[in-house]
Amino acid sequence: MLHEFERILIGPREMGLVDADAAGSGIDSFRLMQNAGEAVAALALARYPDSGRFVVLCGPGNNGGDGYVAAAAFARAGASLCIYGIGSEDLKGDAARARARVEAEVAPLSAYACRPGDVIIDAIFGAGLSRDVPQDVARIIADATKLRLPIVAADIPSGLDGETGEIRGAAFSATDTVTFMARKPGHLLLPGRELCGALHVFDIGIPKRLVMARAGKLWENGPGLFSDALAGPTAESHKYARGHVAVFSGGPTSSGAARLSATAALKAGAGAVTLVSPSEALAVNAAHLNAVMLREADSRAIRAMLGDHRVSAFVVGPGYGVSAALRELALSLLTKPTVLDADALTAFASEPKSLFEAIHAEGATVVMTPHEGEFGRLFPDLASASGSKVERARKAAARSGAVIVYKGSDTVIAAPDGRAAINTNAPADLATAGSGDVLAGITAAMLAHAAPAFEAACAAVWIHGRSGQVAGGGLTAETLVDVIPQAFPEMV
Ligand SMILES: NC(=O)C1=CN([C@@H]2O[C@H](COP(=O)(O)OP(=O)(O)OC[C@H]3O[C@@H](n4cnc5c(N)ncnc54)[C@H](OP(=O)(O)O)[C@@H]3O)[C@@H](O)[C@H]2O)[C@@H](O)CC1
Ligand SMILES: [K+]
Repeated sequence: MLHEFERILIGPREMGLVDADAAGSGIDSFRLMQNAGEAVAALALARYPDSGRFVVLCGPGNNGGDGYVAAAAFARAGASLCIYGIGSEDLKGDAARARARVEAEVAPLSAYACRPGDVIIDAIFGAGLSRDVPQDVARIIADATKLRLPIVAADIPSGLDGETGEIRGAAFSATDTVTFMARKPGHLLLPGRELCGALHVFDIGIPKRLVMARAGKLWENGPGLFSDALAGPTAESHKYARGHVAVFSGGPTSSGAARLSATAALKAGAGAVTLVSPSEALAVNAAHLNAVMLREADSRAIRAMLGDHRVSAFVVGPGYGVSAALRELALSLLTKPTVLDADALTAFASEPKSLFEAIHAEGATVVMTPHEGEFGRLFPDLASASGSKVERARKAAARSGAVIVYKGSDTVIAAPDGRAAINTNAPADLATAGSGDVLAGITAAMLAHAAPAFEAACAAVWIHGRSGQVAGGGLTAETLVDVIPQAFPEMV
């Protein structure tokens, strides 16, 4: 399990503050730049010992400074070297100092023509990228991409926004990225994650407490975030002590989704699971269930479950059908921890406020699991707002009062108090029919273990991703459910 420091993600702006704090506490900032640049050069020399030539591309800020330090290290190592820079005569501070120590000629960046055999050291833009890259940089990126040149990026591939993971006009696709002290959100969010290649985090000597002091509440998702919150089921524990999940089924032709949620909840360790079914779907549900209990959905049954202390979490939405009745049902369940998924999200598209007000008024424990389309229906203004997926999920959580699982290949989990995690273990195969229903069921099982909503959601997303890895290529929602228990041993 990763130590907490290794899981934190720190935005470029906060990293700038860490930098200033380090300088303020008497740490030599030029020493930090030297450590950074030398780490980049060391990695490149180790990875490409037979390189035709190292081409160091240096920008106008401190990322460029790292590049000049790397260039000096290549020269000392006797490697073949070319240096191209933007505004190399107008550099300031540490970058100017690093440039002054380079004896080789520095040509203007626009003069660089890629050629096969080059290994590019990308030190054009790092944390300070503030707009789309200029045309000559975009041209070099296109040429290097076409020739598939190896690229070692300093801090972050140029053109990639370290906060959002978005591409500003064009970005290098690196073979390796060497970043400093801690990863940035843009290294994990898509499409950024796919442009970083192998990501190396190098300790350049800033005390960890300074980094921790500026880090926001953002982490890579993983067991360290949630394993303490999950009381593991023991051999002696009574089935109801491991929680009882109730899942609401749709009608006879759309009952499969709820059954997937129900069986996933059971496999994820809920002590008992009941499928609550409309009378007309009882027969089809009964034909497909064994360990999951079945109960007819009438108002008496729902009242009884709300009053039964053993019933600990609900799932509503998968395959239910969008209707006013679903809105009413969802609102009536909020006295217990509830997962709202699929149709239960779309049902509130025309009146999301009524849901959010009810959640806030009730102080309800709710996890909502929207994919991109459902997120856009519930939070249309946020979906089209600029900023990162993390920011959008955080705002949605604060507004709704629910923990938001904003699904995708880079699922973000966000809590109303601002905590957030980016999930990275989901294989592409997980994007299959019924996968979301499985996630909703696992989430309810975690809530039924009495885990707080944020930790429950983080655990569920991670278990879901890990199960996807175990199930492998060609997985279906059914094979995914079967392997859920195999994800658990890796959580401790
Ligand atoms: N954190 C640490 O502890 C340490 C950090 N270190 C390193 O410092 C890096 C951050 O340095 P940084 O702040 O100087 O930013 P950087 O990325 O060099 O760019 C700023 C320059 O680029 C310009 N510019 C921006 N976008 C542009 C565009 N689209 N097109 C054209 N120009 C554009 C911008 O101009 P401006 O926006 O001001 O007009 C400014 O001149 C960090 O990534 C790491 O590598 C290490 O040395 C060791 C310690
Ligand atoms: K860079």
